[in-house]
Order: sequence, then structure tokens, then C-alpha cells
Amino acid sequence: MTDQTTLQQEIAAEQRHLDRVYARLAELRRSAARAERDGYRLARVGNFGALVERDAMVFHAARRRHALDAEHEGLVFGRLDLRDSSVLHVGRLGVRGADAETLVVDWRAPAAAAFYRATAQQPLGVVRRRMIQSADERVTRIEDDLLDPAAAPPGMRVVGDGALLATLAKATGRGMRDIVATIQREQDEAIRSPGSGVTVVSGGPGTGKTAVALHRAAYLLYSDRSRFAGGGVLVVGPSAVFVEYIASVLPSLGENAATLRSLGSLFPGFTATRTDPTAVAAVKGSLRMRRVLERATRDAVPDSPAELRLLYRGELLRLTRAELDAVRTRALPPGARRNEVRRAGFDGIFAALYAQARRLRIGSLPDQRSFEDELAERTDFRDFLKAWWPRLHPWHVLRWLTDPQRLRSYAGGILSAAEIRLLVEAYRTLDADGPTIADIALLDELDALLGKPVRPARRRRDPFQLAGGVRELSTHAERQRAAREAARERPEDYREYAHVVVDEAQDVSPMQWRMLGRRGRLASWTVVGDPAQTAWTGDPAELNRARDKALGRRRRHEFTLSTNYRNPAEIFAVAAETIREVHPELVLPRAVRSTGVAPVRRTVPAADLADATVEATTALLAEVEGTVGVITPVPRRDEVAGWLAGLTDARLQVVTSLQAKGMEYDGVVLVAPGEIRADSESGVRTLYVALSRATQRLTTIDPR
Ligand SMILES: Nc1ncnc2c1ncn2[C@@H]1O[C@H](COP(=O)(O)OP(=O)(O)OP(=O)(O)O)[C@@H](O)[C@H]1O
Repeated sequence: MTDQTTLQQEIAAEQRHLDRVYARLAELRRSAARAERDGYRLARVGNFGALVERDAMVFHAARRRHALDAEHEGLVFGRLDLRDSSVLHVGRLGVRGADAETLVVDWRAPAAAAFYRATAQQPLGVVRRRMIQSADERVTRIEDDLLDPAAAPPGMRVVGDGALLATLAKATGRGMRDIVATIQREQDEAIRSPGSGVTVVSGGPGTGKTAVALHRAAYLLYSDRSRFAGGGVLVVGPSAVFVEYIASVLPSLGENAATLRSLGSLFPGFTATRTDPTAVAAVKGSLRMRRVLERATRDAVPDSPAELRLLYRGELLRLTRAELDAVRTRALPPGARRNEVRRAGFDGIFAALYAQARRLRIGSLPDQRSFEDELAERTDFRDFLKAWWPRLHPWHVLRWLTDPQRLRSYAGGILSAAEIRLLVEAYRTLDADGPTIADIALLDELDALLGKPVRPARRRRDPFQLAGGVRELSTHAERQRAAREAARERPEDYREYAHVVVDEAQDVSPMQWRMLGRRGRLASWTVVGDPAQTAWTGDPAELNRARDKALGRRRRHEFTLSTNYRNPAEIFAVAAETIREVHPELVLPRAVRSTGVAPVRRTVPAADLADATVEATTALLAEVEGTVGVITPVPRRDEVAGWLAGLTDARLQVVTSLQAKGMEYDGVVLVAPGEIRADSESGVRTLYVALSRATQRLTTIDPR
């Protein structure tokens, strides 16, 4: 226990520094505002060069001001006292004084690395590391680690007792929080790994993989802004619920140049949130689906004209279904994309009709070119062509799979009879329910197979663009919006990302890896996941193949995280016991925190499940300060949400065991864990995920 006077004196010393920083910040804000004004004045000179310069000045000033505003709260959170007696303050943003002296070092800068990496075994020149907490420009708390006692100057004071654990015990807000102030050494190494190649981060539940991935995105954007902000950073998570959970972290890290997407929203125009049963997802995710879809893209369009009949100069020209099919097949050699070779199909029709007209010895038959021109003028003929070989959208072709006969003919010899039955059943409801998350990768594959219909590129008009390519930035609000929308300005199916971050990578299917690979051909990658949490029950070798293909031959940098920061030891013990049943050899992370409260396990008569769930949820809402997640087997989600409809607490969320991936709640009520376990071969792993979501309390309720 630190004596109060010492503590107050140390806090006062930090407050003096903080006051200096905020005073300087106010000055910088004023000068940014001045730069903007001067920029506008420059424009009055009127020539093009001045406009460009004005644009750059205004834009940079606006960005700087935006950053100063966004990072205001908790700006300084660390201090290093080094062996050479120098002192560094570490914060969310770099700040220099009027004489260019460093007041705050940006957390992403190389000089700040020691703040995260120094340990008593390897102090890296750090004598004392101090964490500083503040609120509204007031220092509220400090915590020290004395890393190199032998080098401590006389009179150096050390206060506090562990900021990390204090942070971990705090209630979870609705979204994930940034961890800049408490990043741990092994995490920091992954965050600062080189921006090239593939960084693979693995580790058990709660080890901070998601936190690392997001901080890495912010780090890369800082360390090589022109490369990563220019090309863009894509962050992909498993579900919409998850993406919503992490969405606020990057802005809190001062980054809005990243695009966040779920696997269900990567294909333009669709946002899928439905999941398939595990066995169906395994079929839809298999690489064999590519061959099934390829067959579909070569088939006749449903309800297209069975034959072509044309009256030409008094004679009937006729192409039968078999002849039409032959023309289509010839025009679609292996590898050809249907939307791109439409012209070849039309040429085939012209050629077949002209040959027939010649055979019929039609009087005054013109040359083939004039014959084609004549036909092309006729509405009935044009209508036929459009119906016979329309431009196909991937969604059209996916819908063909709802016809069991077609599906069987495409999948025959590729999928097993049992797999085909599963798909027939699954696609029965496609029209009514829309695509599932797994279907989105199939749409993307179909898009690649069909090729782009030749259509004029439609770029959204940039509202800030003036003639001559100069960006017009007018009001402050518009400038802020422009900065936020910079990421979103990319076309919807943009594919040239400089970096792709894949979270919960263990659940990305082979077909989904193909979808990601198409967006990261030019990218370096960060891939984070935990194989023990996967719900994938398909062929593991196929999965590895698809993943390796997407990531290419880029150099791999591998990191393993070993501490569970989320779960108290009491809760993680239950999760660990479950996963050990199937993977006894697994090295599990160590949970660092303890609450002294054991999880509650209840078994109730099936008829009482609803009441017991309401009761347990109500109790947890009263017990914890933050969020409560009710996790259900997939088929029970709506039923359980119905039971809880009376509890109108914004802290409550009802999710399926699959939506729970990556999520975190202070209290968790797990409904029918036995059903989750029995769901499929991967049931135990999914249950392991569900059991490791809580930061404070866990109640499981099994119906008898
Ligand atoms: N260094 C840290 N300081 C403070 N909190 C941390 C730290 N590292 C991780 N956490 C917290 O631990 C929790 C778990 O982190 P995160 O969700 O990133 O883990 P994960 O490895 O992705 O977990 P899972 O695989 O179970 O989804 C989060 O609340 C995160 O903020």
C-alpha cells in the first residue's frame, strides 16, 4: 500500500505534465484552424497551383484537428523513466512542444515499444514504467512497475498495485474497448510485426487476438500511412453482431481508413446474417461447390425459349432446343465466362440461321452481314436473344439451385447423395429467407465464374470534387464526414486492399477463403484464430489448401498468445474441462484473474426451461454492471428471445452459439448446452466458445 501523500505528490507531478500537454494541444488546435483559414485565403489567388496547395493545407489541417479532437480523452496513459534519466510520456497521439521538444510519444512509434515490451527480466533500458489514468484532463490514478531497481535513482517512488487487473475487472460496455494502455509484451510483438507477408496470430479464448488484430491495423496505418491508407485495410469478422461489437475500436484508435465487413456482407448488395446447420455449411463451404456452380453457369436459363421460330421473307427459320444448346455449348468453351462471351453466343445463332436460310434457298438472300443487320433490327428477334442468353447476376444462378432437379444434375458425381439431399433441403427456403452467410461466398464465386457483364463503371460522384480534380472542402462538419467516409468511398466491390485482417479465421471455409483471396491479391495479411474453436466439420486438408492459396507464398510470421484476459479462472476451468474431452493434448491459455465465484450449473425439467432462463437472466442483469449475453443453440434463438421479450434492458443480447464467436459479455446465460454439444461433430468446440464468453458470471441451464 502506497502512502497517500506520496501518491498525491506523484499524481500532482503527472498533472503538471498533463496540463502542459493540454495547453499545447489547445494551441495546436488553434493553429490548425488558422491553417485552414489561410488555406481558403490562398484559394482567392485563383490559379490552379494555389487551389491544389489550398486543398492540401486544408485537408491536412482538418485531419490533424480531427485527430486532436478524437484523442483528447485519456491522451496520455504512460510514462517511462529510462536509465539515461530521460523521461518519455506515451499517449494516443504524438505531441511536440513549441520548441519541438517531445511532450508525448505516439503509442505506435518505435520509441513507445519499450512501454509494452520491457519486463523485469529484460528492462530494455526502462527503470520505471508508469501507467497514468485520467478523465476530463485530470489524472485520476497511477500505477508503477519498477523494472530495474538497481538502476533506480535515489528517491524514485513507486506507487500502485497493478493497472492491468484493474482494467480487466471493469465492466464491459456494449462494444469492445481499446487496450492501448495495457498491451502486453507478446501482444505487442504481434501488433508490430512487419507490414509485409502474413502475420498469423493464434491463441486460446480471451487471449486478445481480436484486440491485437485491430491494434495492428491502427499500427500499420500509422507506420506506413501512404501504403495502407492508400490501398485500404479490410477487416473481416465472422458475423454482423461481431462486426458491430468491434466497430468502435478503430475510431477510438484514431483510425477510420479501415473497412469493416462480416463474411456475410462481402458481396455487394447482400447482407446475410443467417447461418446454415453445420453439415450444410460444410457442403456449401467445400471447394467442390466451385465445380457444381461451374456446371450451373453453363446450363440453359430456366423458362428460356424452348426453340427459335422466325418468319424470314416468307420462310420459317427454326432452331430446336438441341440446336440452341449446341450453339451455347460451343460459345462457352471451358474457362469462358458466360456474361463475357454473350457476343459469341449471338454470333452462333446468326451463323446457324444463315446456314439454314441458305439451305432453304431463300430468294434474294443478302450477304451474312446484311442478314444479321436485318435480324438485329427486329424486336421479336432481340427479345429472343435477351431471353435465351440474358446477362446473369450471380443471384439468378444461385436461385436455380432451388430446383431440386437442376441441383441434382449439377451436383451429380461431385457431391454424395446425402450431401445433395442436404442442399436440396437447404435451398428450399432460399427465396423466402434470402441467402445464408455461406451463400455469400457462393455468390462471389458465381460472380467470378460468370464474369462481369460489360457495363459502364458507375463511380459514386464525390460530393467534394470540383472541376479539375480539386477537392472542395467546405464546412467543418463536411470535412469530418469526408474523413470518415474516405474508407467508404471505395467502390463497393473494391478488391485492391493493401492489407487484409481476418478475425476468427478458424471458421473461414474453403469457399470463403477464395472470396477473401480475391480481395487480397495485392495485400499483406493478418490472420488471427484458434483452431480449437472451429465449427468447420468439412475436410481439414481442403481447408488448409484453400487458405494457403489465398495467402499465397508470402512470408509467414507466427505468434502465439498465452494468457486469457477475459475469463476469470473459475469460468475458464469449465470451458477447459469441456475442450479437453476431445483435445486432451491442447495447450490452453492461463486465466490471470479470479472472482472467487464459481459458475452456476442448473438442470431443470424441460417444461421449466423458459422460466429458469428468465429467472437466471434477470438475476445476472441485477448482478453485473455491464452486458448480459444469452447464448442459445442455433434453432432455439427466436424461441428464447421470445421468452425474454419482457426484459427490456439494453444491456441484454440474445445470440446463437455461432453468433457468439468473438463476443464478450459480463454475464452469460447459456441455454441448453447439451444441445449445442450434440449439434454436430464440432458441437463440443462450439460449446467451448460459448463457455468462454463471460468476464464475470456464467450460468448454464440444461433441460432434463
Ligand atoms: N493487454 C490487455 N489489456 C487489457 N485487456 C485486454 C488485453 N488483452 C486482451 N484484453 C481483453 O481481453 C478480452 C478478450 O480479448 P479478445 O476478444 O481480443 O480475445 P480473443 O483472443 O479474440 O478471444 P476469442 O478467441 O475468445 O474470441 C477483451 O475484453 C480484451 O479487451
